[in-house]
Amino acid sequence: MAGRQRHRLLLENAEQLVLVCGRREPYLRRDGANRLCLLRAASLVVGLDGCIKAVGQADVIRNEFSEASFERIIDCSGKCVLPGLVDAHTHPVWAGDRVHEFAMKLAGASYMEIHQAGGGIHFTVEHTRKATEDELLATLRQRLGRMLRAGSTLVECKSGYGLDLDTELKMLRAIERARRSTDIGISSTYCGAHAVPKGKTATEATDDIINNHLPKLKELKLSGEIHVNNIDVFCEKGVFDLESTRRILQAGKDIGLQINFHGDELHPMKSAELGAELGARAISHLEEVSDEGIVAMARAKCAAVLLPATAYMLRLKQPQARKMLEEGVIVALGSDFNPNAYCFSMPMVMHLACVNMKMSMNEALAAATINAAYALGKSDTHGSLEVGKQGDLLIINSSRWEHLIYQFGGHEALINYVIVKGKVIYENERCEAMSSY
Ligand SMILES: N=CN[C@@H](CCC(=O)O)C(=O)O
Ligand SMILES: [Zn+2]
Repeated sequence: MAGRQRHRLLLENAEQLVLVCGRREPYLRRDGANRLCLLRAASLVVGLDGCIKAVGQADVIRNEFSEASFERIIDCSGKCVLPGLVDAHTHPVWAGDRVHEFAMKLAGASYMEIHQAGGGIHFTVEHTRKATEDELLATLRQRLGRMLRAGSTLVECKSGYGLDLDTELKMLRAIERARRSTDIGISSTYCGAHAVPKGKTATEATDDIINNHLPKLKELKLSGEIHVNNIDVFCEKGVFDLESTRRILQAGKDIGLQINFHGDELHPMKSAELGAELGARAISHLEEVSDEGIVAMARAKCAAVLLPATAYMLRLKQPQARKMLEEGVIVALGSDFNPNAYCFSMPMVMHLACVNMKMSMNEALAAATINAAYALGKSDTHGSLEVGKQGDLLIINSSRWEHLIYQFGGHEALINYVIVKGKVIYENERCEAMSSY
Protein backbone atom coordinates (compact mmCIF):
# COMPACT_ATOMS: atom_id res chain seq x y z
CA MET A 1 0.00 0.00 0.00
CA ALA A 2 1.21 3.49 -0.86
CA GLY A 3 -0.30 5.02 2.30
CA ARG A 4 -1.33 8.67 2.65
CA GLN A 5 1.52 10.05 0.60
CA ARG A 6 1.05 12.99 -1.75
CA HIS A 7 1.92 12.59 -5.44
CA ARG A 8 2.04 14.87 -8.43
CA LEU A 9 -0.15 13.10 -10.94
CA LEU A 10 -2.51 10.20 -11.42
CA LEU A 11 -3.47 9.16 -14.94
CA GLU A 12 -6.48 6.97 -14.46
CA ASN A 13 -7.91 4.14 -16.47
CA ALA A 14 -6.29 4.63 -19.87
CA GLU A 15 -7.70 2.46 -22.62
CA GLN A 16 -4.10 1.70 -23.65
CA LEU A 17 -0.99 2.52 -21.67
CA VAL A 18 1.99 1.98 -23.95
CA LEU A 19 5.00 1.24 -21.75
CA VAL A 20 7.22 0.50 -24.80
CA CYS A 21 9.33 -1.80 -22.61
CA GLY A 22 9.10 -3.07 -19.06
CA ARG A 23 12.35 -4.73 -18.08
CA ARG A 24 14.69 -1.71 -18.08
CA GLU A 25 15.91 -2.57 -21.58
CA PRO A 26 18.35 0.15 -22.71
CA TYR A 27 17.16 -0.30 -26.32
CA LEU A 28 14.96 -2.57 -28.38
CA ARG A 29 16.14 -4.33 -31.48
CA ARG A 30 15.14 -7.13 -33.84
CA ASP A 31 11.86 -8.72 -32.59
CA GLY A 32 12.05 -6.71 -29.38
CA ALA A 33 11.28 -3.53 -31.34
CA ASN A 34 8.26 -5.19 -32.89
CA ARG A 35 6.71 -6.38 -29.62
CA LEU A 36 5.97 -3.36 -27.50
CA CYS A 37 4.80 -3.63 -23.92
CA LEU A 38 1.23 -2.36 -23.55
CA LEU A 39 -1.41 -2.45 -20.79
CA ARG A 40 -5.17 -2.05 -21.19
CA ALA A 41 -7.41 -0.34 -18.61
CA ALA A 42 -4.33 0.91 -16.81
CA SER A 43 -3.21 3.77 -14.58
CA LEU A 44 0.06 5.53 -13.84
CA VAL A 45 1.34 7.60 -10.91
CA VAL A 46 4.06 10.28 -10.99
CA GLY A 47 5.59 11.39 -7.70
CA LEU A 48 6.50 14.86 -6.48
CA ASP A 49 10.06 14.29 -7.74
CA GLY A 50 8.73 14.00 -11.33
CA CYS A 51 9.47 10.28 -11.60
CA ILE A 52 7.07 7.42 -12.25
CA LYS A 53 6.03 5.68 -9.02
CA ALA A 54 3.63 3.05 -10.29
CA VAL A 55 2.21 1.64 -13.51
CA GLY A 56 -0.40 -1.10 -13.62
CA GLN A 57 -3.99 -2.23 -13.98
CA ALA A 58 -6.40 0.53 -12.99
CA ASP A 59 -8.08 -1.48 -10.19
CA VAL A 60 -4.73 -2.49 -8.67
CA ILE A 61 -3.45 1.11 -8.69
CA ARG A 62 -6.77 2.34 -7.28
CA ASN A 63 -6.41 -0.07 -4.37
CA GLU A 64 -2.78 0.62 -3.76
CA PHE A 65 -3.22 4.42 -3.79
CA SER A 66 -6.67 4.58 -2.17
CA GLU A 67 -5.39 6.77 0.67
CA ALA A 68 -2.90 8.81 -1.33
CA SER A 69 -3.55 12.33 -2.59
CA PHE A 70 -2.60 13.84 -5.94
CA GLU A 71 -1.93 17.36 -7.20
CA ARG A 72 -3.77 16.41 -10.37
CA ILE A 73 -5.88 13.50 -11.57
CA ILE A 74 -6.66 13.04 -15.26
CA ASP A 75 -9.36 10.64 -16.36
CA CYS A 76 -7.89 8.81 -19.36
CA SER A 77 -10.94 6.68 -20.17
CA GLY A 78 -11.08 6.07 -23.90
CA LYS A 79 -7.61 7.58 -24.34
CA CYS A 80 -4.05 6.32 -24.73
CA VAL A 81 -0.97 7.18 -22.71
CA LEU A 82 2.47 6.95 -24.32
CA PRO A 83 5.98 8.00 -23.35
CA GLY A 84 6.94 11.51 -24.49
CA LEU A 85 8.61 11.25 -27.89
CA VAL A 86 12.37 11.66 -28.20
CA ASP A 87 13.75 13.53 -31.21
CA ALA A 88 17.32 12.31 -31.68
CA HIS A 89 18.48 14.87 -34.25
CA THR A 90 17.64 18.58 -34.64
CA HIS A 91 19.30 21.84 -35.71
CA PRO A 92 16.96 24.36 -34.04
CA VAL A 93 19.30 27.36 -33.50
CA TRP A 94 19.63 29.60 -36.56
CA ALA A 95 18.66 32.82 -38.28
CA GLY A 96 17.78 33.52 -41.94
CA ASP A 97 14.90 32.14 -43.99
CA ARG A 98 15.73 29.48 -46.63
CA VAL A 99 12.29 29.00 -48.11
CA HIS A 100 13.69 30.19 -51.49
CA GLU A 101 15.98 27.12 -51.51
CA PHE A 102 12.98 24.85 -51.27
CA ALA A 103 11.77 26.38 -54.53
CA MET A 104 15.25 25.83 -56.07
CA LYS A 105 15.20 22.18 -55.02
CA LEU A 106 11.72 21.69 -56.42
CA ALA A 107 13.05 23.14 -59.68
CA GLY A 108 15.77 20.47 -59.74
CA ALA A 109 18.80 21.81 -57.81
CA SER A 110 20.47 19.25 -55.54
CA TYR A 111 21.38 19.85 -51.88
CA MET A 112 25.10 19.86 -52.71
CA GLU A 113 24.72 22.16 -55.73
CA ILE A 114 23.11 24.78 -53.48
CA HIS A 115 25.75 24.21 -50.77
CA GLN A 116 28.66 24.50 -53.20
CA ALA A 117 27.22 27.69 -54.69
CA GLY A 118 27.50 29.28 -51.22
CA GLY A 119 23.89 28.68 -50.14
CA GLY A 120 22.59 26.01 -47.77
CA ILE A 121 24.53 25.86 -44.52
CA HIS A 122 26.70 28.82 -45.67
CA PHE A 123 23.61 31.03 -46.06
CA THR A 124 22.45 30.13 -42.55
CA VAL A 125 25.97 30.68 -41.14
CA GLU A 126 26.03 34.21 -42.54
CA HIS A 127 22.73 35.09 -40.88
CA THR A 128 23.42 33.26 -37.63
CA ARG A 129 26.74 35.07 -37.19
CA LYS A 130 24.89 38.40 -37.38
CA ALA A 131 22.13 37.42 -34.93
CA THR A 132 22.42 38.17 -31.21
CA GLU A 133 22.29 35.42 -28.62
CA ASP A 134 18.94 36.76 -27.41
CA GLU A 135 17.50 36.64 -30.92
CA LEU A 136 18.69 33.07 -31.36
CA LEU A 137 17.25 32.14 -27.97
CA ALA A 138 13.86 33.66 -28.83
CA THR A 139 13.45 31.65 -32.06
CA LEU A 140 14.88 28.54 -30.40
CA ARG A 141 12.26 28.74 -27.66
CA GLN A 142 9.47 29.09 -30.22
CA ARG A 143 10.74 26.09 -32.16
CA LEU A 144 11.11 23.98 -29.01
CA GLY A 145 7.53 24.93 -28.14
CA ARG A 146 6.34 23.62 -31.49
CA MET A 147 8.29 20.38 -30.99
CA LEU A 148 6.75 19.97 -27.56
CA ARG A 149 3.22 20.50 -28.87
CA ALA A 150 3.95 17.79 -31.46
CA GLY A 151 4.76 15.39 -28.61
CA SER A 152 8.54 15.62 -28.18
CA THR A 153 9.64 15.87 -24.55
CA LEU A 154 13.38 15.26 -25.11
CA VAL A 155 15.26 16.65 -28.11
CA GLU A 156 18.84 16.72 -29.27
CA CYS A 157 19.91 20.27 -30.27
CA LYS A 158 22.99 21.00 -32.39
CA SER A 159 25.13 24.05 -32.89
CA GLY A 160 26.84 24.18 -36.29
CA TYR A 161 25.77 27.40 -38.00
CA GLY A 162 28.65 29.44 -36.62
CA LEU A 163 31.71 27.39 -37.60
CA ASP A 164 33.88 30.06 -35.91
CA LEU A 165 34.42 29.69 -32.17
CA ASP A 166 32.51 32.80 -31.09
CA THR A 167 29.34 31.95 -32.99
CA GLU A 168 29.46 28.27 -32.03
CA LEU A 169 29.67 29.34 -28.37
CA LYS A 170 26.84 31.83 -28.89
CA MET A 171 24.67 28.97 -30.18
CA LEU A 172 25.67 26.62 -27.37
CA ARG A 173 24.91 29.36 -24.83
CA ALA A 174 21.46 29.84 -26.36
CA ILE A 175 20.89 26.08 -26.05
CA GLU A 176 22.11 26.15 -22.45
CA ARG A 177 19.74 29.04 -21.59
CA ALA A 178 16.86 27.18 -23.23
CA ARG A 179 17.76 24.04 -21.31
CA ARG A 180 17.58 25.94 -18.04
CA SER A 181 14.41 27.87 -18.81
CA THR A 182 12.12 25.56 -20.79
CA ASP A 183 10.37 22.34 -19.86
CA ILE A 184 11.49 20.24 -22.81
CA GLY A 185 14.55 18.05 -22.14
CA ILE A 186 17.64 18.91 -24.21
CA SER A 187 20.74 16.96 -25.19
CA SER A 188 23.25 19.50 -26.49
CA THR A 189 25.61 18.81 -29.41
CA TYR A 190 28.67 20.72 -30.55
CA CYS A 191 28.65 20.59 -34.36
CA GLY A 192 31.42 23.05 -35.29
CA ALA A 193 32.37 20.71 -38.15
CA HIS A 194 29.04 21.11 -39.92
CA ALA A 195 30.69 22.70 -42.98
CA VAL A 196 34.13 23.96 -43.96
CA PRO A 197 33.99 27.72 -43.32
CA LYS A 198 34.63 29.98 -46.30
CA GLY A 199 38.31 30.92 -46.55
CA LYS A 200 39.58 27.75 -44.83
CA THR A 201 40.55 24.31 -46.07
CA ALA A 202 39.07 21.26 -44.35
CA THR A 203 42.46 20.59 -42.72
CA GLU A 204 42.69 24.15 -41.41
CA ALA A 205 39.14 23.93 -40.07
CA THR A 206 39.93 20.59 -38.42
CA ASP A 207 43.05 22.03 -36.77
CA ASP A 208 41.09 25.06 -35.56
CA ILE A 209 38.43 22.84 -33.98
CA ILE A 210 40.96 20.59 -32.27
CA ASN A 211 43.35 23.33 -31.13
CA ASN A 212 40.91 26.12 -30.28
CA HIS A 213 37.26 25.10 -30.11
CA LEU A 214 37.51 21.89 -28.09
CA PRO A 215 39.89 23.22 -25.40
CA LYS A 216 37.51 26.17 -24.85
CA LEU A 217 34.54 23.82 -24.66
CA LYS A 218 36.36 21.69 -22.13
CA GLU A 219 37.01 24.77 -19.99
CA LEU A 220 33.34 25.90 -20.15
CA LYS A 221 32.15 22.38 -19.44
CA LEU A 222 34.38 22.12 -16.39
CA SER A 223 33.26 25.50 -15.05
CA GLY A 224 29.63 24.38 -15.50
CA GLU A 225 28.85 27.32 -17.80
CA ILE A 226 27.78 25.17 -20.74
CA HIS A 227 26.72 21.54 -20.71
CA VAL A 228 27.59 19.85 -23.98
CA ASN A 229 26.74 16.17 -24.35
CA ASN A 230 27.71 15.17 -27.88
CA ILE A 231 30.17 15.90 -30.69
CA ASP A 232 29.09 15.90 -34.33
CA VAL A 233 30.79 16.18 -37.75
CA PHE A 234 29.22 16.29 -41.22
CA CYS A 235 31.29 13.44 -42.74
CA GLU A 236 30.60 13.91 -46.44
CA LYS A 237 32.36 14.23 -49.78
CA GLY A 238 33.31 17.90 -50.20
CA VAL A 239 32.78 18.60 -46.47
CA PHE A 240 34.85 16.64 -43.88
CA ASP A 241 36.53 13.47 -45.16
CA LEU A 242 36.98 10.33 -43.11
CA GLU A 243 40.39 11.29 -41.73
CA SER A 244 39.36 14.79 -40.57
CA THR A 245 36.19 13.30 -39.13
CA ARG A 246 38.20 10.73 -37.20
CA ARG A 247 40.53 13.39 -35.76
CA ILE A 248 37.67 15.66 -34.63
CA LEU A 249 35.53 12.90 -33.16
CA GLN A 250 38.44 11.34 -31.28
CA ALA A 251 39.41 14.74 -29.86
CA GLY A 252 35.79 15.28 -28.79
CA LYS A 253 35.67 11.87 -27.16
CA ASP A 254 38.90 12.70 -25.33
CA ILE A 255 37.16 15.63 -23.59
CA GLY A 256 34.23 13.42 -22.58
CA LEU A 257 31.70 14.03 -25.38
CA GLN A 258 29.58 11.24 -26.84
CA ILE A 259 30.18 10.70 -30.55
CA ASN A 260 26.98 11.29 -32.53
CA PHE A 261 27.59 12.38 -36.14
CA HIS A 262 26.25 12.81 -39.69
CA GLY A 263 27.48 10.02 -41.97
CA ASP A 264 26.94 8.22 -45.25
CA GLU A 265 24.17 10.62 -46.31
CA LEU A 266 24.87 11.64 -49.89
CA HIS A 267 27.89 9.43 -50.69
CA PRO A 268 29.21 6.19 -49.22
CA MET A 269 32.01 7.38 -46.91
CA LYS A 270 32.55 4.37 -44.61
CA SER A 271 31.25 6.59 -41.80
CA ALA A 272 29.45 3.64 -40.19
CA GLU A 273 32.66 1.62 -40.04
CA LEU A 274 34.48 4.61 -38.54
CA GLY A 275 31.76 5.24 -35.97
CA ALA A 276 31.76 1.60 -34.88
CA GLU A 277 35.54 1.69 -34.51
CA LEU A 278 35.51 4.91 -32.44
CA GLY A 279 32.70 3.72 -30.15
CA ALA A 280 30.16 6.23 -31.48
CA ARG A 281 26.86 6.33 -29.63
CA ALA A 282 24.98 7.10 -32.84
CA ILE A 283 25.30 7.97 -36.53
CA SER A 284 22.60 9.87 -38.43
CA HIS A 285 21.33 9.67 -42.03
CA LEU A 286 23.03 6.49 -43.40
CA GLU A 287 21.22 6.53 -46.77
CA GLU A 288 24.49 5.35 -48.37
CA VAL A 289 25.75 3.01 -45.64
CA SER A 290 27.59 -0.15 -46.77
CA ASP A 291 26.60 -3.70 -45.80
CA GLU A 292 29.81 -3.98 -43.75
CA GLY A 293 28.95 -0.70 -42.03
CA ILE A 294 25.55 -2.07 -40.97
CA VAL A 295 27.14 -5.18 -39.46
CA ALA A 296 29.79 -3.09 -37.70
CA MET A 297 27.14 -0.79 -36.19
CA ALA A 298 25.09 -3.73 -34.92
CA ARG A 299 28.14 -5.25 -33.30
CA ALA A 300 29.23 -1.96 -31.71
CA LYS A 301 25.68 -1.14 -30.48
CA CYS A 302 25.97 2.16 -32.32
CA ALA A 303 22.47 3.51 -32.95
CA ALA A 304 21.34 4.43 -36.48
CA VAL A 305 19.39 7.69 -36.32
CA LEU A 306 17.25 7.66 -39.44
CA LEU A 307 15.79 10.94 -40.71
CA PRO A 308 12.79 10.17 -42.91
CA ALA A 309 11.73 13.81 -43.35
CA THR A 310 15.09 14.69 -44.91
CA ALA A 311 15.20 11.67 -47.19
CA TYR A 312 11.67 12.62 -48.28
CA MET A 313 12.29 16.33 -48.82
CA LEU A 314 15.61 15.85 -50.62
CA ARG A 315 14.23 12.87 -52.55
CA LEU A 316 17.19 10.77 -51.41
CA LYS A 317 17.47 7.04 -51.63
CA GLN A 318 15.76 5.69 -48.49
CA PRO A 319 18.08 4.22 -45.85
CA GLN A 320 17.80 0.44 -45.59
CA ALA A 321 15.86 0.36 -42.33
CA ARG A 322 14.68 -3.23 -42.83
CA LYS A 323 18.18 -4.53 -43.40
CA MET A 324 19.43 -2.63 -40.36
CA LEU A 325 16.62 -4.04 -38.20
CA GLU A 326 17.26 -7.58 -39.41
CA GLU A 327 21.00 -7.26 -38.73
CA GLY A 328 20.29 -6.10 -35.18
CA VAL A 329 21.12 -2.40 -35.47
CA ILE A 330 19.48 -0.18 -32.84
CA VAL A 331 17.28 2.00 -35.05
CA ALA A 332 16.25 5.44 -33.78
CA LEU A 333 14.45 8.36 -35.45
CA GLY A 334 14.93 12.12 -35.60
CA SER A 335 13.11 15.00 -37.27
CA ASP A 336 16.36 16.66 -38.43
CA PHE A 337 14.52 19.96 -38.03
CA ASN A 338 16.72 22.52 -39.85
CA PRO A 339 16.28 25.23 -42.49
CA ASN A 340 16.63 22.57 -45.18
CA ALA A 341 14.12 20.12 -43.69
CA TYR A 342 11.47 22.13 -41.89
CA CYS A 343 9.66 19.49 -39.87
CA PHE A 344 8.97 19.60 -36.12
CA SER A 345 6.75 16.59 -35.92
CA MET A 346 7.92 13.19 -34.71
CA PRO A 347 4.46 11.68 -35.39
CA MET A 348 4.91 12.64 -39.06
CA VAL A 349 8.48 11.32 -38.99
CA MET A 350 7.17 7.97 -37.67
CA HIS A 351 4.56 7.90 -40.42
CA LEU A 352 7.23 8.49 -43.09
CA ALA A 353 9.45 5.83 -41.50
CA CYS A 354 6.58 3.34 -41.83
CA VAL A 355 5.55 4.22 -45.37
CA ASN A 356 8.91 5.00 -46.97
CA MET A 357 11.30 2.89 -44.91
CA LYS A 358 8.93 -0.02 -44.38
CA MET A 359 9.11 0.01 -40.59
CA SER A 360 6.16 -1.34 -38.59
CA MET A 361 4.31 1.09 -36.30
CA ASN A 362 5.75 -0.72 -33.25
CA GLU A 363 9.28 -0.38 -34.65
CA ALA A 364 8.70 3.30 -35.39
CA LEU A 365 7.46 4.01 -31.85
CA ALA A 366 10.41 2.12 -30.32
CA ALA A 367 12.70 4.16 -32.60
CA ALA A 368 11.10 7.45 -31.48
CA THR A 369 11.19 6.61 -27.75
CA ILE A 370 13.56 4.12 -26.09
CA ASN A 371 16.00 3.85 -29.02
CA ALA A 372 16.17 7.61 -29.58
CA ALA A 373 16.80 7.98 -25.84
CA TYR A 374 19.59 5.38 -26.18
CA ALA A 375 21.10 7.39 -29.07
CA LEU A 376 21.40 10.30 -26.62
CA GLY A 377 22.71 8.15 -23.77
CA LYS A 378 19.50 8.74 -21.79
CA SER A 379 17.56 5.49 -21.92
CA ASP A 380 18.07 4.93 -18.18
CA THR A 381 15.77 7.90 -17.50
CA HIS A 382 13.72 8.38 -20.68
CA GLY A 383 11.99 6.54 -23.51
CA SER A 384 9.61 4.16 -21.69
CA LEU A 385 6.99 4.21 -18.92
CA GLU A 386 8.76 2.32 -16.15
CA VAL A 387 8.95 2.92 -12.43
CA GLY A 388 11.86 5.24 -11.63
CA LYS A 389 11.98 6.92 -15.03
CA GLN A 390 11.08 10.54 -15.64
CA GLY A 391 7.32 11.12 -15.92
CA ASP A 392 7.33 12.43 -19.50
CA LEU A 393 4.05 11.44 -21.13
CA LEU A 394 1.57 12.03 -23.92
CA ILE A 395 -2.16 11.50 -23.68
CA ILE A 396 -3.84 11.10 -27.02
CA ASN A 397 -7.54 11.36 -27.61
CA SER A 398 -7.99 8.00 -29.24
CA SER A 399 -8.53 4.50 -27.95
CA ARG A 400 -5.72 3.03 -30.09
CA TRP A 401 -2.25 4.52 -29.89
CA GLU A 402 -1.47 3.77 -33.54
CA HIS A 403 -3.63 6.75 -34.54
CA LEU A 404 -0.66 8.94 -33.60
CA ILE A 405 1.19 7.50 -36.62
CA TYR A 406 -1.72 6.65 -38.89
CA GLN A 407 -3.23 10.15 -38.98
CA PHE A 408 -0.59 11.95 -41.07
CA GLY A 409 -0.45 15.48 -39.66
CA GLY A 410 -3.34 14.60 -37.32
CA HIS A 411 -1.30 14.98 -34.13
CA GLU A 412 -2.47 18.60 -33.79
CA ALA A 413 -5.96 17.37 -32.93
CA LEU A 414 -4.96 14.04 -31.39
CA ILE A 415 -2.45 15.08 -28.74
CA ASN A 416 -4.54 16.03 -25.73
CA TYR A 417 -1.83 16.57 -23.10
CA VAL A 418 1.96 16.78 -23.09
CA ILE A 419 3.40 16.14 -19.64
CA VAL A 420 6.99 16.61 -18.45
CA LYS A 421 8.11 15.32 -15.03
CA GLY A 422 4.47 14.78 -14.15
CA LYS A 423 3.46 18.41 -14.90
CA VAL A 424 1.02 19.25 -17.67
CA ILE A 425 3.00 21.50 -20.01
CA TYR A 426 0.50 21.59 -22.83
CA GLU A 427 -3.20 21.01 -22.76
CA ASN A 428 -4.72 21.07 -26.22
CA GLU A 429 -7.87 23.14 -26.34
CA ARG A 430 -8.46 22.12 -29.94
CA CYS A 431 -8.36 18.43 -29.19
CA GLU A 432 -11.60 17.19 -30.65
CA ALA A 433 -13.74 14.57 -29.00
CA MET A 434 -13.05 11.62 -31.23
CA SER A 435 -14.32 8.13 -31.47
CA SER A 436 -11.89 5.27 -31.74
CA TYR A 437 -11.59 5.49 -35.50
N1 LIG B 1 23.44 17.17 -43.66
C1 LIG B 1 23.88 18.04 -42.89
N2 LIG B 1 23.18 18.79 -42.01
C2 LIG B 1 21.77 19.00 -42.03
C3 LIG B 1 21.36 20.02 -43.02
C4 LIG B 1 21.74 21.36 -42.57
C5 LIG B 1 21.36 22.46 -43.47
O1 LIG B 1 21.20 22.25 -44.68
O2 LIG B 1 21.24 23.56 -42.95
C6 LIG B 1 21.01 17.68 -42.11
O3 LIG B 1 21.27 16.84 -41.26
O4 LIG B 1 20.16 17.47 -42.96
ZN1 LIG C 1 21.49 17.11 -39.37
